Formats: sequence, C-alpha cells, structure tokens
Amino acid sequence: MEDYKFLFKIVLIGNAGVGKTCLVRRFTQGLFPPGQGATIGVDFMIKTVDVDGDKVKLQIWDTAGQERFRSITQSYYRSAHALILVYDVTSRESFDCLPEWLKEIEQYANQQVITVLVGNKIDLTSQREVPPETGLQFAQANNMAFLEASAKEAENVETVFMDLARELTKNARKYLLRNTETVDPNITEITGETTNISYGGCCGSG
Ligand SMILES: Nc1nc2c(ncn2[C@@H]2O[C@H](COP(=O)(O)OP(=O)(O)OP(=O)(O)O)[C@@H](O)[C@H]2O)c(=O)[nH]1
Repeated sequence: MEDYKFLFKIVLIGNAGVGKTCLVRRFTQGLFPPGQGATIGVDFMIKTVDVDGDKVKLQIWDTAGQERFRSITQSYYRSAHALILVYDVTSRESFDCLPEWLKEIEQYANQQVITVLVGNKIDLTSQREVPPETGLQFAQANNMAFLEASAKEAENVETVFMDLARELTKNARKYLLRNTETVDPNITEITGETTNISYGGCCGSG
C-alpha cells in the first residue's frame, strides 16, 4: 500500500514559453532551471505534500504550449482534477490567447475540474504588459482563482500548488463523506487507505 491518502492530477496549460516547466520545477525541485528548452509533448513530476495531516500525492503534468502538440496534450485534460492555466505578464499575446485555452478546457476537461489562472514572470517588472487587475478581472469573469507568480524568484509558486492541494483535498473529503454516508459513515475515518478520487466517467456516479 502506498503511503498517501489522496492522489490528484494537476495539468499545466498555456502558450509556449510562459514558464509552465519552470513553475513545475520550482515547486517540485526547488530550482529555476537554466536554459530550459521547450517541452516536447507532455512531461510529468510527482510531489507528495501534507494537507492538514493527510499525505497528498500530486501528479503534475506539464504540457507543451506549442500548437503542434495540441492533440497530444488535449488527451491529458480529461483525467485532470485541476488545471493551472498560465500566461506571461510580459506577453500580452499570451494573455490574449486565454479565451482559446478556455475553449479547450470546456471541450476536453471534466466539468468538475478546478482551474487556476496564473500570471507568471512578475520579476520582469519593467517588461510587464498585463496589469494585475486585468488578470484578476479575467479570472473573476471566468470563475477561476487568480495568482501572479515568479518561477524565477519563487514568488507565489508554493501558494499556487498548495492552495490547489488544499481545495482538492477539501472536495475529496466531502466527496468521500457523501459517498460513504449511505453505506457506512465510519469508512472514511477508519480505512486510512489511499484514495484516488475519480470524477465523472461512469453512469450513476457523482
Ligand atoms: N524572468 C523570468 N523568466 C522565466 C520565468 N519562468 C520562466 N522563465 C523563462 O521563460 C522561458 C520559458 O520557460 P518554460 O518553463 O520552458 O516555458 P513553458 O511554458 O514550459 O514552455 P513550453 O514548454 O514551450 O510550453 C525560459 O527561458 C525560462 O527561463 C520567471 O518567472 N521569470
């Protein structure tokens, strides 16, 4: 039996070069990789974190932003519990593409997916093209949480992932409770086993 309570899949999406890989590396390895090349297809990393005493395993999928990989990356949306949609605050173009990314989410992701909008590279103050208010307004209009971050300076990176881990854990606990109440209300408390919450999918669930 693996030593964790919940397993969540988090998928990062957004234009090429916005810093998805750097955010993942910063969070999982605590470093800012020099000369990071473009992601080919999809890459993944694991980090186990503690959420209020429960061990939570985060499976973090880093997708390529380049258009030519879109059909590969789309196939990873479906099983995601959460999506981190990233743009680069120094690139108006990456922000202007967000509506297209939302369409992808609507088309390929699960309906219950939690999406967080992240404006990355805030360390590049003088090159900023997207003000924080603009990011916030877009996020609010589309029911997403919003944070600005810097993978380079490790600003808000931990917060992005840990807020998500907490939110997912909270939802999973509720889900477990709801689905065990009718059978045996003690089950959630006594098993202590790994729980892989899966959304949607089969008939009659959820
Ligand atoms: N100044 C600064 N540069 C960053 C930051 N995050 C990433 N970069 C740089 O932005 C470039 C692209 O970063 P990646 O992490 O490879 O971007 P990506 O979104 O994964 O790109 P694809 O794999 O092509 O989709 C690299 O040169 C990074 O060094 C940041 O927070 N600040």
